[in-house]
Amino acid sequence: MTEAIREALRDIEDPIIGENIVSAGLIGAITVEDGVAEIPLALGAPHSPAETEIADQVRAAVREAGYEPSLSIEIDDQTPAAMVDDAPNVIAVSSGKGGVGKSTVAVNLATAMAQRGAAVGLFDADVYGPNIPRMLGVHDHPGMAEDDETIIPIERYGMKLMSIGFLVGENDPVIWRGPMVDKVLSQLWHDTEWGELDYMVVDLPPGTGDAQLSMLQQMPVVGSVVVTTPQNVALDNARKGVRMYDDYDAHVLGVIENMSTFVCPDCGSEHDVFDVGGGERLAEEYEVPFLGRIPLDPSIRESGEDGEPIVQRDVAAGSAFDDLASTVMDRVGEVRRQSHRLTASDSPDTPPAQ
Ligand SMILES: Nc1ncnc2c1ncn2[C@@H]1O[C@H](COP(=O)(O)OP(=O)(O)OP(=O)(O)O)[C@@H](O)[C@H]1O
Repeated sequence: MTEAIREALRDIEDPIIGENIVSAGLIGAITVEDGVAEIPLALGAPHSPAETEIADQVRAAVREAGYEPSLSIEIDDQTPAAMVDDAPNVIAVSSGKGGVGKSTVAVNLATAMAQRGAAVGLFDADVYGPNIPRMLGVHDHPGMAEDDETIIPIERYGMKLMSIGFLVGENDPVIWRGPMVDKVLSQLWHDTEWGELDYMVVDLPPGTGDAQLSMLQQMPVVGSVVVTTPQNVALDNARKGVRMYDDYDAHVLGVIENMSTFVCPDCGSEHDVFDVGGGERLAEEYEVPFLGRIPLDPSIRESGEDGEPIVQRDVAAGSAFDDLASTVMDRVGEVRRQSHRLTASDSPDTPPAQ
């Protein structure tokens, strides 16, 4: 009877990988007891649209076959998220140069993921301009746990936040040398009581030098997003941003074009202030996905100043970030399922012995 269920599941296609979930190796050994079918599923991006859809379809197919579904997540991939039990999917947000909206993207990406029901952490590693606390309206400092050894992160908009800004102050010049920064960041990361998280969004300092690379190496990053504006200068820097990951074993999840088309708040007409499409061309050049475009919209800056992420507000710029978050979550899932599929390809698509 498990074979009948497995056969029924062959009709379900992974919407991103484009293959049926059985031959893609996403279904483990099915067991049935008292009318309940236990289905181990290799999914890696909780609350992502594609994986939610796959799980819903699996439940429906199992019911159709006459059993009560009980799904469990069992993924055996080679990404850092799989190396440690309960490790989150760490997503690094980077940019080739400063001021392109990297922190704005990190804040709204994390908030949108939390709004979609995921358990999210936001780690502000931007030593040179830790402005995430301000963007989230945080004025207090994190406290210590009772054991005096761990730090309790600040909670805002349903996510847990830790910032290097709690140590250095937003306007203090950073005088630490590289190794010291690495040490402090690593301690802040490890000493924080994050609890169980699905995703951790990391706001890296702008640039593509050794400092960024060595930070990346300390964090178990599943993939990174590169934020750019459409102008050429930023794009030249963004190129370095994409290339930085060539030497580092993390996937580039894709490129985000920020400050794209300007929508006039008075008349609603659209203006291409910069050369729109640069982000897409960059993604094409490096054969990485283009994740989306965020408009140049004064309400994004205002919301940053008000300490409330724009994605919290029911406006067009907010939905652009929500769309972006769902694309990024789907990309994380794609990277993890593809990695699982390659790992599982040693064992061909044959049902395990019952
Ligand atoms: N799409 C947008 N439309 C309008 N303003 C934006 C947009 N994105 C970011 N901004 C504004 O641009 C400024 C720079 O953004 P942000 O601080 O996110 O950039 P950054 O790349 O993180 O900079 P830094 O180099 O300081 O790390 C902020 O005032 C922010 O509110």
